[in-house]
Amino acid sequence: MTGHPRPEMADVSAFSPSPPAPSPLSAGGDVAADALLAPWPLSPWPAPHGSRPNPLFAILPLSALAIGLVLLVAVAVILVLTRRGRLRMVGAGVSVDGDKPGAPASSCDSSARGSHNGRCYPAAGCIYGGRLGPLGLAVVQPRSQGAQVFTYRELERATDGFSEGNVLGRGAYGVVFRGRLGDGTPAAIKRLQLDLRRQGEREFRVEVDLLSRMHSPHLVGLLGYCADQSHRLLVFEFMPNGTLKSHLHPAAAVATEEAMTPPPPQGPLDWQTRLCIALDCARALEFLHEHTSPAVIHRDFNCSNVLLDHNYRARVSDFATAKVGSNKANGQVRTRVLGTTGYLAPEYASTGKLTTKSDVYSYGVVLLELLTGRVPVDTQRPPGQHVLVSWALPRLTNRERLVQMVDPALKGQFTVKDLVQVAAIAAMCVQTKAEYRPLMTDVVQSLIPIVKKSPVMSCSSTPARPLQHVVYMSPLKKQGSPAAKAP
Ligand SMILES: Nc1ncnc2c1ncn2[C@@H]1O[C@H](COP(=O)(O)OP(=O)(O)OP(=O)(O)O)[C@@H](O)[C@H]1O
Repeated sequence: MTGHPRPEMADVSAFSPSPPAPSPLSAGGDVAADALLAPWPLSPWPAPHGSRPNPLFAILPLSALAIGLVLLVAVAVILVLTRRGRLRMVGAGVSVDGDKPGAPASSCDSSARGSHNGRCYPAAGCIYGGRLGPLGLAVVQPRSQGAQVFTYRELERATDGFSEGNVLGRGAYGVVFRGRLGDGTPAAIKRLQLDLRRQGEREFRVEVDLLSRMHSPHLVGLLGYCADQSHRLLVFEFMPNGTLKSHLHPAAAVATEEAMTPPPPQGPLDWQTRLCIALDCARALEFLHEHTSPAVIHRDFNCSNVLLDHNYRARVSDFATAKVGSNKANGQVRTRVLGTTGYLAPEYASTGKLTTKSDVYSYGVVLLELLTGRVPVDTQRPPGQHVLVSWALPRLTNRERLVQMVDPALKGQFTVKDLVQVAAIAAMCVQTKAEYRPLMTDVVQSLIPIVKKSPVMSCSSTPARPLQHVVYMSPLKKQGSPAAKAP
């Protein structure tokens, strides 16, 4: 640079340029000298006095103005598109913490949807398709694996007009019907009852949102859903052996209408089946806690939400109250206390502080039910035995008392060594202090060797239904085990 500071563009019109500085090139030939003396056609500066004004002085500001305008419009378009995209996300789903409903659900009526053979496909306009709420889960599956959208008509046909004879059970949010879909697939169809305040809408959204993204052999699969006008229905894989509750506590399940029919008459679940169920459930919770990001907290894990397939393999269901977000500070979410009496972790019940460890506590209660055959809260029992956890905890660490507390239906199908190990896991899970409870990964790892030892079946493969009361160990008495004293 020489000593000529370049003027700012904004000052161009008011600025009188200094004459061109002498150039070393002017000492050269004529052509070079002419080129230097003639006004440079692309010079931004006005021509010297007396010469014709350069037309570029008019064109340049105009072009600058035009470019500026184009840029402005482009920025505005980008802003509008970004904002629209954000609104659509909020409208379609639930918030990250899952408590606040989004915009009112749009219907999936025939005018709004793309259809093929009368079936509505979400990508063509139905709200619960691939762009569901921004739960931010890393486990996003391709659309082809997603849930289908059904019309109300289709589900009406599948359930014989929602006939009473097809009622499988009733839950807090609606009635579940047995059904057969158009292609012959058996299904469990849950018809949610929306009240005047549209309670149930949030549960519907969360369940569709989560289950259409999470796929695990240990979770009940969502085949589809229907959001046709005011109807809200969920279509699940049919689990022919009902809930774990209907097997462990058949009378209680029938009394509350959770199960309309008593369980199949094969008798109580045997020890090995119970172990496999425990492992399947542990894997389901491990998946929710460790294999999704952010973690999903089930929030209502209990034996009504454990369903059994034709091989008595367990799958966890009912994500209506699930919560996403233990990615928050300290892995905690503060929330309304929802769940089932007897399964609630103490810190969650008293303060609403929810973490994955709340699920671990509930899991511990289910493990105790599998061990003892008792319900979590039973006011019919003698004082001191009403609450399963408080009754069981001191017994879990005492060999003799432990053997006595085992479900009498198990009649010596287990070794005391295995029993002690399972009891130790249960005891850890129901610790009052959340930080002393194990991770579900630890529970899975502790259960695997116990389950594997069985000569009858292994939970790592899909098992055939084991025989009832398979005694795969010699009677415990012969081994000098105290279990022989079990009733
Ligand atoms: N996929 C399924 N296959 C077979 N039966 C099912 C299935 N889902 C639910 N059921 C039956 O329907 C009943 C009601 O289920 P639902 O999920 O509505 O309620 P719940 O889990 O028992 O209770 P809540 O919703 O109050 O926690 C269950 O107890 C079970 O008997």
